[in-house]
Amino acid sequence: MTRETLDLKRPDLLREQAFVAGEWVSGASSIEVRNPATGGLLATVPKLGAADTKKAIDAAQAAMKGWAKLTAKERANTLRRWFELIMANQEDLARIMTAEQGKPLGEARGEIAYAASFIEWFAEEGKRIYGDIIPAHAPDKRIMVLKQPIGVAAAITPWNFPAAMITRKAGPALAAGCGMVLKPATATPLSAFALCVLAEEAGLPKGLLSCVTGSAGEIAGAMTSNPLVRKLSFTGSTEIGQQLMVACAENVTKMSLELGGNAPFIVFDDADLDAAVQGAILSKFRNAGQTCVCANRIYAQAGIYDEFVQRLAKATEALKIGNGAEAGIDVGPLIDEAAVAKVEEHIADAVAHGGRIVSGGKRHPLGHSFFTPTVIADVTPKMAVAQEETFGPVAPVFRFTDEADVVAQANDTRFGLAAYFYSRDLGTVWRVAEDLEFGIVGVNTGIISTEVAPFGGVKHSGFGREGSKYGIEDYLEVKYVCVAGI
Ligand SMILES: NC(=O)C1=CN([C@@H]2O[C@H](COP(=O)(O)OP(=O)(O)OC[C@H]3O[C@@H](n4cnc5c(N)ncnc54)[C@H](OP(=O)(O)O)[C@@H]3O)[C@@H](O)[C@H]2O)C=CC1
Ligand SMILES: O=C(O)CCCC(=O)O
Repeated sequence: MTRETLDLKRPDLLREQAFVAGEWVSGASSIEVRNPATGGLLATVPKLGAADTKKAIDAAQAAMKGWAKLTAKERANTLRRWFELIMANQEDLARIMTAEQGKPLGEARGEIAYAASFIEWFAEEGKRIYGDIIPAHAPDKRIMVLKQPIGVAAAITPWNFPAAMITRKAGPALAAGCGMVLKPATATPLSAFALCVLAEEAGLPKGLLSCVTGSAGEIAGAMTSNPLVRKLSFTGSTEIGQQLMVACAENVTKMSLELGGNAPFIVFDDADLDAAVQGAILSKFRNAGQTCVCANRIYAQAGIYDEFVQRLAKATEALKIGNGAEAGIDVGPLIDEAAVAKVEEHIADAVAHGGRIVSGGKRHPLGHSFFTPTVIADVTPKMAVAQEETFGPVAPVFRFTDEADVVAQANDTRFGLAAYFYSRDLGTVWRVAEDLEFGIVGVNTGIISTEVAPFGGVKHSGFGREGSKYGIEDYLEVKYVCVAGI
């Protein structure tokens, strides 16, 4: 079968083998990886299962013994080399990502830099894993607190950020002294393999990091049933996160869960409307609306509602849709047909309940999984878009009158990842920031992601924080040492 070829400076970054226990391996059967913009075949990757996952876990356990004994600076030096190699190959990595995931090349380049930033940040943060000395409870005793690597960490990552969701977990795990076994999303394994090529080149000890592709259920089962795995970090849907929580009970495995969101984006009457429209466009249409922090419910106050909707529609119509590999594209295809079907369902439900399509509303003439960015007005809490994450390029705009009411509506969801609002009133800013029941709040901005801040949610959006000084804590155990006879 003919394959799409990518114009790469380093063709060896495009691997079709998985990275298990320090070896590049093929499987008895394989899975096709296709370009969502064209439907074309990019590669086939191994379909591995429980046996290879176990091999990877054993290798990580063996490799982390020596790795954890290195000084933090020695570990940081290797991680720094990995960071530098990722940045040196940014263009190739971005091209691979756009081909398998669909996001525009500019966004893919941005994600590679974002992904690399987690390795750089945690290489440094690993040097600051301080313990404690606690004033003792008896004169002949001394109390110390040590922080030690938790053990082998497992990671299961989604397709929407094929590189950053990996490094956001691998960076802190490796910096803390752990080994890691990764299962990337089946739709986007090529970015994961390319990162592994560079990790190997950076000098990561053999077996410390593995990347296993194949049956999600089987690989995850081998992770959660293995007592050597002391930590599982998952980013993906709430439903799978809940299943993994149940499975992790078997070995009382520590977890971090970064699950679905249903972000409110509130625009008050006193907001800078130009800034709010620009923020809404960035937050809503980044990655074609396929991020868990994308604005999902836009609330505009009655005084500016019509003006806001009109300006949002105009800005939405200016977005250029197309194959992300081409220059000047703002919005690429959705990941697959199922994603398009969900978008269509949400639009149909909104229209059936009185929603008014102001812009878009249909599949894009380019075919495949392209969908025209859409603005819907007169949206109400009865509609599916109010309760469920659309994960696509649909901006539903609700009308509200007062602050208490909009905060109550914004909080009326089982999710609690990101929320945004625009206001120039200092009192409103403090009150609303404090009252929103979300792990992340953007005030007068639609973009909140950075490696230096804690990313994570509450309620059904999960628990644990990634990035920042908090991100490494999840990969550490606290040990209290009591010394007597002094
Ligand atoms: N928080 C976020 O960033 C994300 C949220 N989502 C939400 O989830 C919805 C569905 O997306 P989808 O890709 O299906 O998300 P999933 O939760 O199914 O996929 C995320 C990861 O979990 C893996 N997975 C799938 N089934 C299992 C299982 N039984 N046990 C363990 N791991 C499993 C997937 O593997 P495989 O690819 O092999 O199936 C992938 O690596 C989206 O529409 C969106 O609402 C989705 C992705 C990211
Ligand atoms: O969708 C996600 O799961 C991650 C959002 C990417 C980011 O902004 O960090």
